[in-house]
Amino acid sequence: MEPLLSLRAIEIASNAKIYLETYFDRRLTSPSPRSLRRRALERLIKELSLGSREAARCWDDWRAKETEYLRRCRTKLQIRDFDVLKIIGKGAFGCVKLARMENGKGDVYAVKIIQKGVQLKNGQEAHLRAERDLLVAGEGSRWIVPLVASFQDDENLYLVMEYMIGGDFLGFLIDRGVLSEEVTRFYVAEMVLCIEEVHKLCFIHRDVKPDNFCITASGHLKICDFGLAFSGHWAHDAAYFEQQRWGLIKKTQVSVGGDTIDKRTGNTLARVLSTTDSTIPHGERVLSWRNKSGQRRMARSIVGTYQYMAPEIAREEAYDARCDWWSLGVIIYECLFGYTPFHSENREESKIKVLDWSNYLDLTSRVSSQMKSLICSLICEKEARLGSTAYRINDASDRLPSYVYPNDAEEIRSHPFFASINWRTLHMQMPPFIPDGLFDETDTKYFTDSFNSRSGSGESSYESECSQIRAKDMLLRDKESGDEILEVRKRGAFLGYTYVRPGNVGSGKGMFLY
Ligand SMILES: Nc1ncnc2c1ncn2[C@@H]1O[C@H](COP(=O)(O)OP(=O)(O)OP(=O)(O)O)[C@@H](O)[C@H]1O
Repeated sequence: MEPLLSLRAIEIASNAKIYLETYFDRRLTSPSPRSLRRRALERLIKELSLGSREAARCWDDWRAKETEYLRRCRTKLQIRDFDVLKIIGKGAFGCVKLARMENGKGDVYAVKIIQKGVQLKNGQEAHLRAERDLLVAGEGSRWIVPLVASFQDDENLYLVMEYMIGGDFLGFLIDRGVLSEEVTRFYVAEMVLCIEEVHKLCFIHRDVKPDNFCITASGHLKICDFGLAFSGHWAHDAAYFEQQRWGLIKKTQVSVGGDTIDKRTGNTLARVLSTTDSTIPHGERVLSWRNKSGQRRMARSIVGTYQYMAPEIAREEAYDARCDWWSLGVIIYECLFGYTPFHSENREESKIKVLDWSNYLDLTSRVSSQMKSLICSLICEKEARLGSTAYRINDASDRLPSYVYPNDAEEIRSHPFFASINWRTLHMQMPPFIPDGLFDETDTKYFTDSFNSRSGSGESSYESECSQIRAKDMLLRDKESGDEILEVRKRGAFLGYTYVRPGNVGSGKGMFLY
């Protein structure tokens, strides 16, 4: 007699398949972090022209530190290792808590806690992986909020980040009301470098808004919240995960024949499939390279916040990383005027304004001509938007087109409004505001209850995407099997999520081992 496969077994099998595929893809397509570290030391030894004795000492030191690092990686980090001090942020994906490591003795971190059950029901698996992968890829970047570690337990995912004590840029804007052009220039220049860094890692951020720029202790900006970031990689595409599961179900159906499936519930594959087959989610629906119509590879799902959302996304057209530059234009406007150009009481009206942006963009108040020119060359249709030259050149060449070009920020950096900016040394310049009057490293004065009281840009069209996917995930919605499948998926969906930054997590001894 043919074995009966329960949905539970299929879920476990597809989790294993997803883990193996993503693990080997990473191993085969990119060098291991350890070999990158080895190469970095080789380069350093060469640059410093060290003699053989000194070089040998460096290698001994390196090996000892690698051993220590690997030991740390094996030590399972748990939320129990942290003393939670305060909630500092809440969003659609989770809440961010200030916590001290090693039960009150270690360093202070911002820990983002994401409930697996809620996010899996909302079909957010791909987004959560993209967020973690971008943070890991951004290791060592000056413009991306530093990830210290990621781990999980049965219920939650945890992202341990360095604590940005100055709060976020929305809090700063709320405090200041409007900014002068001079102050705006500094922050927008830093935002350009933040977004450029994300594009260099071949991701689109898709949720550029003031709340997603954090202010460091020295007053500089770092970009955070990659819950909607998208790289075009199949492992960040909701469709991949759904297809894995449905694919296995279909195969099982063929091999088992007939419609027997779940001994426990008596559910039949035929029944589950008949209600769902036509609704397998399309996820990001990225068009493949040079698809039939010759279009560039672009993302298509509706994500981001309407107030900051580019019209091509609102129109549900294919879009690319230029959507992040539109959002930057909206932030510039908000800095100068104290409100966003397409602000409205409700989402639908906001959307209407974005779609009809040329009639709603009001620049009649006094702003310099250079400022006006910058805003108008960001808040415009994507073909005319600053940054487009990189797309035009690549489209005209034989090279593969892409949804993101790492050098698309160059054109923005060359705008006359930024003529006085020294891009190379910006991170060392004195910012217009430096967090002050802080009691100690746990001070949250720049966060004080602000996340509860401000509506800010809080509205997120992410919800609209969620509900589309939610409606489609019939396996989890199925009354009889849903809860059990969810339990299995919570345990298995995020295999490989763990990360420990090479450094002294929690020991208070500094950032990097090397
Ligand atoms: N490393 C950090 N240090 C200090 N504060 C942080 C840090 N990371 C996030 N925050 C705060 O927490 C808030 C929410 O974090 P985040 O945006 O990552 O959550 P989210 O659930 O993805 O939110 P959203 O609904 O905007 O998508 C941020 O706006 C910021 O104020």
